[in-house]
Amino acid sequence: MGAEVQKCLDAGCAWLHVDVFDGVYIDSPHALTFGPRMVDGIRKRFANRTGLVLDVHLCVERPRRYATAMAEAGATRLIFQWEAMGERNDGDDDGDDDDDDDDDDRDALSSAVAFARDITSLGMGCGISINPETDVTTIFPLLDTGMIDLVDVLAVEPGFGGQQFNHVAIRKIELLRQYRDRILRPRGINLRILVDGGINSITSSAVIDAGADILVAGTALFQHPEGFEKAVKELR
Ligand SMILES: O=C(CO)[C@H](O)[C@H](O)COP(=O)(O)O
Repeated sequence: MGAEVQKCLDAGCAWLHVDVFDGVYIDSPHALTFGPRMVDGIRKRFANRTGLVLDVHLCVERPRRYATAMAEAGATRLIFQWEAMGERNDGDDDGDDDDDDDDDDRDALSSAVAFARDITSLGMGCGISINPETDVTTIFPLLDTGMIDLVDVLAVEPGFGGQQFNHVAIRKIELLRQYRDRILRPRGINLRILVDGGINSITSSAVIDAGADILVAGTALFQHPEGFEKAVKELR
């Protein structure tokens, strides 16, 4: 891992995006990755690079239990899944199986606000991630709180690299940019737009034109036929 991280840094990657999957929230034995000890190991191994950004994307059951451990491990920012918030997903089943979407959204919002408060009070940045099928406008009330400094627009189903870019992400990025520029910025709230999944030298142009600030890439970098450095240059 140290050698791979070194390769990323040498090639000029700005941030590291650490996908933390527990094999349960994304229900697959293959979607099992890292925990706080790996984040701690990377932070310590690269302690001389004090500005190294370690973005940790939590795709796990009961994500709130990881906040303190990730802060202690040296995560710069925690990004959590909007769809994991609320009573439908946090295991608090009250037996009420009506499908009142407004109520669900309110539950998700209050869980997300509470979690964002935990994260920011631990001194980390706080990001929110949305799945391809989620309507981006549902997170606007959360962005209004001013606690979220990054939105991770997933252009694939979370869990695996190597999937095809879903163009539904483009419209979401445009809407987010408009909302940031017209509504949030005038209130002093800054927000970065990150896109994750299926990023390559072709899709990157489309997402940047739409307003993305940060690209997360796996396959396009690590599987590039001409090597990692060439891949980073191509994306840049
Ligand atoms: O796991 C993912 C989302 O949860 C992503 O697909 C991964 O971060 C990037 O991989 P790739 O560039 O191959 O799509």
